[in-house]
Amino acid sequence: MTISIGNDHAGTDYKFAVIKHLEAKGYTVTNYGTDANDSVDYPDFVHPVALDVNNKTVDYGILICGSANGVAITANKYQHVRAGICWINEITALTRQHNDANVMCIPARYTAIQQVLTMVDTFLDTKFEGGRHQNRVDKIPASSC
Ligand SMILES: O=C(CO)[C@H](O)[C@H](O)[C@H](O)COP(=O)(O)O
Repeated sequence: MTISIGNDHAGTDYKFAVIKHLEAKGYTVTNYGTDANDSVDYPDFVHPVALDVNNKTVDYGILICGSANGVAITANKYQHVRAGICWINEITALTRQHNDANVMCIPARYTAIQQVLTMVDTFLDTKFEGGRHQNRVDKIPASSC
């Protein structure tokens, strides 16, 4: 399974912990940065991840910033991206079970790192339930507005 990951300065430390966790489990991770703690603009690090997911170059994306709002708003601009904000494990499971999310957005300033690693495992290990949820997911793409 292949994953692209990106973050702004609020998510750098967590990003490295997530990469270490994933690579230890055998995942292939593409890191688009930022790798520093200097203030940056989150869209610059969301777009390459969202493009990979949108184009099915990777299986999933992981985006980390302070609140997760900015990275989620940006990633969801891509037609084939379904980015969900994951702040507790149960919500993380539901983003996969009900929404078939292909990008998880992590609020680094409002979560603990062990909680984040648990959520990452949950996100990648949980399957989409389909059925009634597929009907709803199929209706997400906006008309050409
Ligand atoms: O969602 C965000 C941006 O809309 C993130 O929380 C950013 O990490 C946050 O806005 C960064 O704030 P800062 O005061 O510039 O560190």
